[in-house]
Amino acid sequence: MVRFENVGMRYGMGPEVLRDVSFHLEPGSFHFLTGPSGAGKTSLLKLMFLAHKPSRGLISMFGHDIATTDRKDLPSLRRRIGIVFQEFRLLDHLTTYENIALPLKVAGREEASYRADVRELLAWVGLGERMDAKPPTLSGGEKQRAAIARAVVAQPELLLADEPTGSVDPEMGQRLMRLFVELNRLGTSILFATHDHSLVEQVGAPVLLIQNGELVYHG
Ligand SMILES: Nc1ncnc2c1ncn2[C@@H]1O[C@H](COP(=O)(O)OP(=O)(O)OP(=O)(O)O)[C@@H](O)[C@H]1O
Repeated sequence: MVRFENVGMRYGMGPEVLRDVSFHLEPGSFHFLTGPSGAGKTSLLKLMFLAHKPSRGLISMFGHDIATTDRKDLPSLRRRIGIVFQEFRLLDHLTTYENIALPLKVAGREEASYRADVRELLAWVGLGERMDAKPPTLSGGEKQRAAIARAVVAQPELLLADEPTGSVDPEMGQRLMRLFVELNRLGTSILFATHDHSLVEQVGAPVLLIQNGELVYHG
């Protein structure tokens, strides 16, 4: 479902921050993405979310070669991907409930068909009491949980998560991890970037390790 062959990436005229990256992800797989700070994890996720173009190599997403895909077809490919960014990217003028329900609304679903599911998910991530609050009044950990709920609510085919449990306490981290594992069990492929080796051990999924822009291990 995702295939990278000898992919490179640079920002503007700068040096390549990713070099010769090759790997593939199967439908329903779970991988961790680890590596030192600045190694290129976020950059790799940006390529996969089609938010940045490679400087060379081949990227195929859901069977589409990205280099030959029409720009107008990119949004429909992106809608098949859920992403948790490090900076959350919640919409400040919407409530927490509305932020989380947004992917379902954009997909054209009637609110009556998803209201109960969204409320249940809000309760699961510990935001049941905060669903009418606007993001600027949420704590860092609450924003992170809202961003996770929004990414998983529509059961995307692929979930990209960038340090998704970095701002919550260990107990909530474990709870959120169970949410990712359950989503994966329902068929979503997951790529989970983290520095936290205890999470890697808890799930026991294979690890992609990036060092200095190169993928050095794919197990
Ligand atoms: N917008 C940008 N413009 C120029 N260089 C950038 C930009 N974003 C990241 N970089 C550089 O690209 C390299 C890889 O950064 P990236 O954010 O992908 O690393 P990372 O592995 O996600 O790090 P961290 O674990 O700290 O989040 C770094 O050298 C960084 O300085």
